[in-house]
Amino acid sequence: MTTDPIRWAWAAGLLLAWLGLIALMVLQKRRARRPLQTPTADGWTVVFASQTGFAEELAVMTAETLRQAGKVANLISISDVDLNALKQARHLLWIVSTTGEGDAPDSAARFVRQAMAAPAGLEGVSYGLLSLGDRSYRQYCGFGRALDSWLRRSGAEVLFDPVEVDNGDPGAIRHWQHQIGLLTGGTTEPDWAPAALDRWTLIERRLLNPASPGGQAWHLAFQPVDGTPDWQAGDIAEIGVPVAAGQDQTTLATREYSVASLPSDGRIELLVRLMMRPDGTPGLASGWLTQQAAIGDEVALRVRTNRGFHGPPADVPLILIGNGTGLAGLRAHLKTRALSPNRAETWLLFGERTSAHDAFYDDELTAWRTSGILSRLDRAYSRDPGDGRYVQHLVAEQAAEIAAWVERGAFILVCGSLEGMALGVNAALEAALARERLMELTETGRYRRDVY
Ligand SMILES: Cc1cc2nc3c(=O)[nH]c(=O)nc-3n(C[C@H](O)[C@H](O)[C@H](O)COP(=O)(O)O)c2cc1C
Repeated sequence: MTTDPIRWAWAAGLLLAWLGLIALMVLQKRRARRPLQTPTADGWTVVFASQTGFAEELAVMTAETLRQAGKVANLISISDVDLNALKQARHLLWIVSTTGEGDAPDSAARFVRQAMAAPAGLEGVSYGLLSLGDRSYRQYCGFGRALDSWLRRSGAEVLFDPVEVDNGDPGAIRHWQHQIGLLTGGTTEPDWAPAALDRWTLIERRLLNPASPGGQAWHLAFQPVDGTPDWQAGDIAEIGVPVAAGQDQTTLATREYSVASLPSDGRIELLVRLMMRPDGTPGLASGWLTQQAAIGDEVALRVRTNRGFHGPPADVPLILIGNGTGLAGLRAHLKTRALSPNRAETWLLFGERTSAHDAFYDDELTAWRTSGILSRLDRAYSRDPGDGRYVQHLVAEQAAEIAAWVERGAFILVCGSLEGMALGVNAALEAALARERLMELTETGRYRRDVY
């Protein structure tokens, strides 16, 4: 038996998380029996469409998480949703499964027939979507995808990209919990599906932007203790961050970061922004990673597949767009292209604050541009006198050229902040390519995002 206190702490933490999960589920089962309400104009409406009960269970936990964060959250079955009330709802969270051969659950039959027959006027409504499915079926997440398409065509605004859960994948469920946490201002409640984390060692930490007018951005590197797992560009590192859980006890809360390196590097590299809370204290994970953890410390980490942000084959043209720490995920894609002799043209559009302090990985990007791995490199610096542009302005300026790349079959990958960048980039791409065309690229997997 191990005497290693860190392992014991992890084991105790995991056990606590499980107990918490069970308690939460018992509590929620009780609450689920409350009568269903119709959507409300304020607060959140959690709609579920479930055949065998899993989507409903996750909907109950989602509503409970929102309530614990002080939000008003209504839970409603899709069978009880009235389209007019839906139009009044401000924020919708959908949790739906697919059954049969790509079909909607039975409880959604009326909604599909009546509401989804044509686009509805859902302008002003924002939504998030969790789709349950199983990749062994031909129409993976068929209903979730049909619902997403209908919501977009109805003018609803997506809060974050749909999360798809393959056969109950715990990593995807934690990703959904993470997104809900971002909406509610961060939750430290135990993971619904605790991760089995691996042991890694923090081996390097470097501030990338000394004297920047923006928040500190740190380059971190971790080496595996028990052998390097496999992953791909676009995948996510989940990090177990110690949180105090009462007297002398710590548990782990997982946080997600885009991986900036490849297995062939033998290490996980991350680009982490130190987040500050309104009261001036550092964010839980970013504070711990950039200020508390010491070089040589063991860190609980695991790589999670993130299919929604994997790249195209190397011989397909690729446009990478991002800002700030979003360069992490884009860098892994660039590293992949660098290793592929048959690569097609590759273009990076990147935005940060100042050229003097925030040109992250400048040597590397410049070298890739010189060697032709990058066919084009365009950077915008919002605080540079004489520039003042954001990355979405680059997209707007290059609209015709981007449209030409897309005609040649290019994929577009976007990584970085949702509000500060991705919405603006989305609007600029819509203007460049036309709304219908961008939707078609989304639906065929040629426009992919990892935004937060
Ligand atoms: C009979 C049956 C048919 C299914 N068909 C599909 C399918 O076509 N596409 C898919 O992605 N998942 C399919 N699934 C997987 C379900 O979507 C998945 O198990 C989901 O977690 C069920 O959630 P629920 O309990 O809320 O209904 C099917 C499952 C069953 C039992």
